[in-house]
Amino acid sequence: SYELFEGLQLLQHRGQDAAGIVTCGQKGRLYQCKGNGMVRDVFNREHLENLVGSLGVGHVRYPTAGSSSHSEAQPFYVNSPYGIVFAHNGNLINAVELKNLLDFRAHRHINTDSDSELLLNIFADNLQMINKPRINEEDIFTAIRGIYEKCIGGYACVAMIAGFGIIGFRDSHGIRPICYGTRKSPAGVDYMFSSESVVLDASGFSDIKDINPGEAVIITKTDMTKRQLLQEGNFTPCIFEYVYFARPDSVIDGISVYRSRLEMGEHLADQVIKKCGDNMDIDVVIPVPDTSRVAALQTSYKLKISYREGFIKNRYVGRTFIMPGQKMRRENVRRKLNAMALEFAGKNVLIVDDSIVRGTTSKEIVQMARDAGAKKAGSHCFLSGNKFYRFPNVYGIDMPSRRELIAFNRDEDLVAKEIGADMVIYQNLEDLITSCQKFNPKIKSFDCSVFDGHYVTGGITNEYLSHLENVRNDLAKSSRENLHSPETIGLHNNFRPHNFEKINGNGVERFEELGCVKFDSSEVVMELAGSVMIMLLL
Ligand SMILES: O=P(O)(O)OC[C@H]1O[C@H](OP(=O)(O)OP(=O)(O)O)[C@H](O)[C@@H]1O
Ligand SMILES: NC(=O)CC[C@H](N)C(=O)O
Ligand SMILES: [Mg+2]
Repeated sequence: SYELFEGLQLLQHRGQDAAGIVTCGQKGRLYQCKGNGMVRDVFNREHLENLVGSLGVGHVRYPTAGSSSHSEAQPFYVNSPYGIVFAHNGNLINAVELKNLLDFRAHRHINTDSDSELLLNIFADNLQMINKPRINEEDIFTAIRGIYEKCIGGYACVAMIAGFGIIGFRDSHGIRPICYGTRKSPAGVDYMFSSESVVLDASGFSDIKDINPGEAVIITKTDMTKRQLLQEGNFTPCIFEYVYFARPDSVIDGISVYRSRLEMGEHLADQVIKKCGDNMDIDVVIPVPDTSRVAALQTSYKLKISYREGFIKNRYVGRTFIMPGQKMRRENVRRKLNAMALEFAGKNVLIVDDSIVRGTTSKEIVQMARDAGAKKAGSHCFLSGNKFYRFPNVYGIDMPSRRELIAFNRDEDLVAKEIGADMVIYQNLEDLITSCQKFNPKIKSFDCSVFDGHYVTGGITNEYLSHLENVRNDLAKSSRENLHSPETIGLHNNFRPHNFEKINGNGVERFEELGCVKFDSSEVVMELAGSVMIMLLL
């Protein structure tokens, strides 16, 4: 549990709404702790000590479906068949259809609005149909094939089957990332799956490999088995991972996120030169912490203009883009960043950000830069690491509403006006793709749907996009969150407070609030010879 905890801290940038860990100990018993909040808030030492066992699943959540309710915190669990624990990174686009299928054909009750709960139940149903008291790897591959047939969208998943082992698999386009590695220990070989290689790296795992699109990897106490379940087709990893989402010290699908961002900075400099020509009257290049730092550094280097940290980030405030609700995002930009007058006063500044999506950050920082005394109105240039964000993301980034995107129906000049800048210079999409592809030419294309509206899975209709926009725009989300919803994590997960005193002596309320549950799910005996199998996912 400590390694899962450390790993989740390393993935905190991928989800700040909820976190959870489920471990599997002797006799196939599962131990769970999950709840809303950052990793450091959800778990304390006692929780971790009670999460016993030598395999487990951890998850940090950034909702792209359903709500922020703690009943949607992952990992999810179903007791039948076999006792399955499941964590998912991504988003399904045919959730309505899957829910009907589960209801009318499989007679499975779905207790939340989370698409991940659907995915787990499809997996469980596929396993159920095999109808065996004990399963083997072939059965699991068959069940995952069934997922590929039914589930459309972006999904990188990990599952743990009580008493059996852990499984990782990835959607047929490889939109969302997932990798795995091994580590030798005196007790044997340890295995870990993770959304990002940084976790494997920091935990001493090596021989790191990405799971291919349409591939599944199963690790049991005796073996690791891989299977390419679908013919390698259109591999299109999400380009937004490189631009913003992933940590720079991760390598995803053979591409160093750091190197790709340096390259983006280089191309951005070309765009500045192209747009400003010889009249480039810029005194200083200033990044918007955190993500744009790497690109900004290279832009400054190429332009031969000093790089300065003009915005200081409060290290205790998380990412604003993945916060729920516009009000919270706006307020937190101010809480997070402070402009140092020293670096702005009397200067023409080129402010570099990786993305201008809703424009929340840009609007605030332009004002902050001006308040801090930047020389003249014509002094702020904003460089997005990207071409215009004009289309919703449907594969695991919560960017569902066109109307909320600042570049929707606006060109560069109008965006500049809207955010109060004097000029906005966007990266061009070809350069962005080149910045990533350069490091792995085998990847022929990326999911760039937010820029070009091309959805690699197909199945996206205008009706679907309108529906998404209606249910997941900020207003709709906040009205839902404000509704009192008496969901209990206990009901959903066989809440049994029998170990409560041992875990926490402060009363049942506290226990429930933290969503800490201990449950027995299987009589299968686990003997893992002390080796550790860990899965971490967004
Ligand atoms: O136009 P917007 O809707 O504001 O979104 C874009 C901004 O959000 C992200 O920063 P965030 O604060 O999430 O994280 P960071 O600290 O990693 O840069 C991103 O790096 C941009 O700064
Ligand atoms: N960010 C994600 O991967 C989200 C997973 C899943 N769609 C959820 O909303 O919980
Ligand atoms: Mg940022």
